[in-house]
Amino acid sequence: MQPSALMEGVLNPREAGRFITENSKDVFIEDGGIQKVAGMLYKKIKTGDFNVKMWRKHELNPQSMDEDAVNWVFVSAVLNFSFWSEKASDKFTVKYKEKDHTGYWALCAAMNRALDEGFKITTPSFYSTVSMEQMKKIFRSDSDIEIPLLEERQRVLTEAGLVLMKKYQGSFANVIKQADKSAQSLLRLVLQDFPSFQDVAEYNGKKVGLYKRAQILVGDIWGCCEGQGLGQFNDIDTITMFADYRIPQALVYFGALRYSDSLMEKLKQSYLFKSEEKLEVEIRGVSLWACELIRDSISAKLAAETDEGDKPEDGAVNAILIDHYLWDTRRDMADEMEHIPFHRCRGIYY
Ligand SMILES: Nc1nc2c(c(CN[C@H]3C=C[C@H](O)[C@@H]3O)cn2[C@@H]2O[C@H](COP(=O)(O)O)[C@@H](O)[C@H]2O)c(=O)[nH]1
Repeated sequence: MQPSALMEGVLNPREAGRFITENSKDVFIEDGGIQKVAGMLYKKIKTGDFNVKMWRKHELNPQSMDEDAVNWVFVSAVLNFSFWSEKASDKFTVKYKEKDHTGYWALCAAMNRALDEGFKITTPSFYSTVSMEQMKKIFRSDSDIEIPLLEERQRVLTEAGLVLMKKYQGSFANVIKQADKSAQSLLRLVLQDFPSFQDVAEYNGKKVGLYKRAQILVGDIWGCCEGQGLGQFNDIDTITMFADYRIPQALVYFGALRYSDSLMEKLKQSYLFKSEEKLEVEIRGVSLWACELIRDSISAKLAAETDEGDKPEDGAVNAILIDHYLWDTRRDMADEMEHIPFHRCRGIYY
C-alpha cells in the first residue's frame, strides 16, 4: 500500500529516490559496490556494536534522554546545513574542552559552548527572539572562517522557535508526543509546521521530497533516546538516508555510486550548484536509493541466516544506521576520500 504523501503532490523520499534513479543521466548505482558496502555492514552488525546506541557515543551529543535533550536535537537539526568551506584546509572551527571541532561538529561544539556561557540556545523562548549580535557570539569561529549563512541560520531558528512557542507550549517534546510514536507522523508535523525543513525539488516534471533535515531530526531523536521513551517510534525503519553532501562521497569511494565523466569534471572544478539543479538532485536522490538497496541486501543476508540463535532482533539494520556508519566513516577516512569531490551547494536544506 502506497504510504500517503507527506506533502501534497510531492513524492516521499523512498519513492523520490527510486524515481530519480530511474531517470538519472549522470549518477549511477553500481551493484558491485552496493554488495561490498552491504558485506562490510553485515560483518559490523555481527560484532553487535552496530545499533541505535552509536549516536550517544559521540561526545558532543547530549547524554540525557529527556526534554532538554530533544530540544537540543531539534536546534541542531534546524541548523544542520552547509558547513563546507572553499578550502579544505580552512574551516569553520570551534574549540571546546581543549578540542578543535569542524563542520557539523563545530555547530554542536558551539551549541554546548553557548550553554556553558549562559546562552539558552536550546530553549525556544530564547532563540525565538535571538538577536544577530547573540548569534555572532554563539556561533563565533576559532578559525578565520566564520560559520556560513549566519543570517539564514538566525531566520530559520527564530521561525522555528516562534512556532514552538505558539503551537507547542515551548518544547519540541510536545511535537513528538503529538506524533504518538510514529516517525512518519512526526515527519508530517515537522514538514507542515516548520517551513525551513521543506526540502523539495522539481525533477523531470515531478516534485520530489528528500526532507534531509526533517528525517535526520527524527533519526537523531531516535538515537538520542536509544529508541525508548520520547525516541520510541514503531515505524522508524521507514526513515531513509539523509541526503547531504558527504554520503555521496563515501558511496563513490566504495564504488556503490558512479558519476558521469562530465559530472565528475564539474565536481573537480568545485562547480557551485544551485539548489534543485538537475545534477544536484540526481546526486542526492541516487545516493538515497543506493542506501535503500544496501539495506535490502543486508536484510536479505540476515533473513538467509538459518541459525535462529544469532539472528539479530528486527530493526537490526535500517537506513539511519547505514547512513550514520557511512557518514562517520567519511569523517574517519577524510584523507583517503579527499580525492572524491563533494558537491558544493549553498542552501538551508543540507
Ligand atoms: N547524511 C548525514 N548527514 C549528516 C550527518 C551529520 C552528523 N550526524 C552525526 C550524529 C550521529 C551520526 O553518527 C553522526 O556522527 C551531519 N550531516 C550533514 O553532513 C554535512 C556536514 O558534514 P561535514 O562538512 O563533514 O561536517 C552537512 O550537510 C550536515 O547536514 C549524518 O549523520 N548523516
